[in-house]
Amino acid sequence: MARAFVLVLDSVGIGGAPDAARYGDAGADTIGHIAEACARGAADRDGVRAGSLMLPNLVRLGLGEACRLATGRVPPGLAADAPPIGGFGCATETSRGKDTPSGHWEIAGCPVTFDWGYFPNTVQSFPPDLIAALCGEAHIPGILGDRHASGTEIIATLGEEHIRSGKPICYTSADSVFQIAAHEEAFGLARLYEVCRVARRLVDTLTIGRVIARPFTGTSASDFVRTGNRKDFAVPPPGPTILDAAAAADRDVITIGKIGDIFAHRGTGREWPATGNAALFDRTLDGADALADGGLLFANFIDFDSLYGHRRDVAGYAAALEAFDRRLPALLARLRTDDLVVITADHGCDPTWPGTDHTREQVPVLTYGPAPAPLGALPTYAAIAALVIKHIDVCPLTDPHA
Ligand SMILES: O=P(O)(O)O[C@H]1O[C@H](CO)[C@@H](O)[C@H]1O
Ligand SMILES: [Mn+2]
Ligand SMILES: [Mn+2]
Repeated sequence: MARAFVLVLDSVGIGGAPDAARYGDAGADTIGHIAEACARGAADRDGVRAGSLMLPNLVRLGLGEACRLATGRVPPGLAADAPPIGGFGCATETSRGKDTPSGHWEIAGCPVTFDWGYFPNTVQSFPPDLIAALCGEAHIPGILGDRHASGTEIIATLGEEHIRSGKPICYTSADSVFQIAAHEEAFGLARLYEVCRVARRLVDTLTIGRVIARPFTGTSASDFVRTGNRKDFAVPPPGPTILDAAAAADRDVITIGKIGDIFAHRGTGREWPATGNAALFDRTLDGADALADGGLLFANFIDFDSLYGHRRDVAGYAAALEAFDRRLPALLARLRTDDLVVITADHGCDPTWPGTDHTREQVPVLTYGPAPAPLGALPTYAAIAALVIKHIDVCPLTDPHA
């Protein structure tokens, strides 16, 4: 029986979203701008990478042509010298919100049709009564932060005061998130998760998508570093997904990395966490060996977004793309005859764009499998769910609560 693999390269957008202006992102193009920076020698890093963006395996699957479909041009270095061996297309997000859950849920067949709650980008972002309730119920002496921020910058600024005072650092972004940073040893990881659980309950009425635990270690501003113990407390998708469909059909499901958290652990089967793209790829290869016939593997590669996109690190982002590309042949070599691989993304995070937030973009949809068919410009990410449902031959989605 046929198997399906969905690989989400977190934030690897290709520009050209028709509604980008509504998000302040008209012209944002994650892959396009990285490729341009590489081509003009502006993304060289000693001992890491240099020159044009080299993604021969993704290009062979049709990445350059997917970019052409989204924006009308092939980014420098991504032109193919032969017709792509994969099906390729681009997809437009219909969900309201350029965040990770919205993107993943739409890929999985469940677009977000309601408006998320957001915290304003003001001097104090959080409602005072929310913070009062959090302090009272989670037994914390107060909070630091209370603003929009980059997660790495705010722990450098407030980390030492956090250790002295015992007050966790709470911050948000253009996404529907309430993030809590705390020192793993000084504050304690279990305690941080507990504070997040209280926060999760309190922000439910505000329609906030995720509470995110952001543990870090280190002794001072110069060496604070976030750890792999990040944990997302998400609300479940509002309707059925391909994970629910596969679970209902009793299929083997393996979810790699953040997928379990993103889907609030519903239908997520065997959850295999890993820290860093290299380890995530290792687990994906393990999954290619372990996934039963008729099964679904769903993986998220977070580093593109978290380590490079939000950090506006163009050279780092380019190097991460090239590292992923180098490993792709190992996955393709492990596939069985009927397997389908879909490589896509959940939103953009253009590292050349102002600010540190995601960018509204189209995403690539690259397929590799038995009969690759050109996909064209897909009007919704949910077209990917339809491909998967058809390929592994499970019943169309049904309400998991019915
Ligand atoms: O700056 P950091 O902490 O990485 O935060 C980023 O991570 C959040 C979740 O993906 C986004 O909303 C963005 O704010
Ligand atoms: Mn994401
Ligand atoms: Mn992100």
